[in-house]
Amino acid sequence: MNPILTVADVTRVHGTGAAEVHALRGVTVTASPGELVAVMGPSGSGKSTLLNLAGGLDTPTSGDVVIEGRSLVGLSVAQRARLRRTSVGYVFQNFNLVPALTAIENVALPRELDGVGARQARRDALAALEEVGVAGAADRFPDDMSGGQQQRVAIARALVGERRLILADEPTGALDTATGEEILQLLRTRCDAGAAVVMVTHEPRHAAWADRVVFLRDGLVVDESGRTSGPEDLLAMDGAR
Ligand SMILES: Nc1ncnc2c1ncn2[C@@H]1O[C@H](COP(=O)(O)OP(=O)(O)OP(=O)(O)O)[C@@H](O)[C@H]1O
Repeated sequence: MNPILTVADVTRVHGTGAAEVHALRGVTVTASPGELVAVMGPSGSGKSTLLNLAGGLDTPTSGDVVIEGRSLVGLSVAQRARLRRTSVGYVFQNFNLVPALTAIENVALPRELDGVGARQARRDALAALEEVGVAGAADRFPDDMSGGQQQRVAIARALVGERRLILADEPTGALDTATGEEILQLLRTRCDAGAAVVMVTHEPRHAAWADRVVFLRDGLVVDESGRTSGPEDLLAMDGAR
């Protein structure tokens, strides 16, 4: 099966001269339909840089990023933005919802930016809110929702439409343990429906939901394990941090 995401031998150098930082040094990562890939590693190992490159928010110094068969290298800024909107959903640790918009308006926004009419965008948004179990809060504003509800809305915004690549940067970081597990279950369900999810996490028990764990250190992939037999393996890996 062709991967939805291929990050191929990517390097990313930030800054120049004495301030040069090699955030990634020849990293290759793929995510195929149905796969949940966890990215772990110590602070500064390049996890966010990898996710930003995978989502076309940043461009590699060398190497290539291919999303659904289209190389991001060589695309114009506008073409990259369009591909991002149609194919990539991004879930942030701190939800990043627009406070002045209701839940349904937040989720409909990317559809409207895609040029979908307002009524269709609302229908799509409601379907996405139903999928993550918060349709009842559709007309509420973010400030009137719990953290777990806000993250569900943020996930609905990442899933809405045809997006098949979901990138999540510590999506459970601001949530309590039980709510975090529910969010993981949602991402897993979406994977099982054919999406690819790449998730940065510091939590071994969350990485235990993944099909594969990519472990970064100093901008290099130092370990890539298949499905783990249990959180114990990851706790052992975690000890290597
Ligand atoms: N815009 C930038 N300019 C200069 N250096 C940067 C920039 N972004 C990241 N870096 C550096 O690149 C390296 C990798 O950073 P990155 O944020 O990808 O790591 P991380 O694994 O996500 O860390 P954390 O877990 O703390 O978020 C770090 O040394 C960081 O200081």
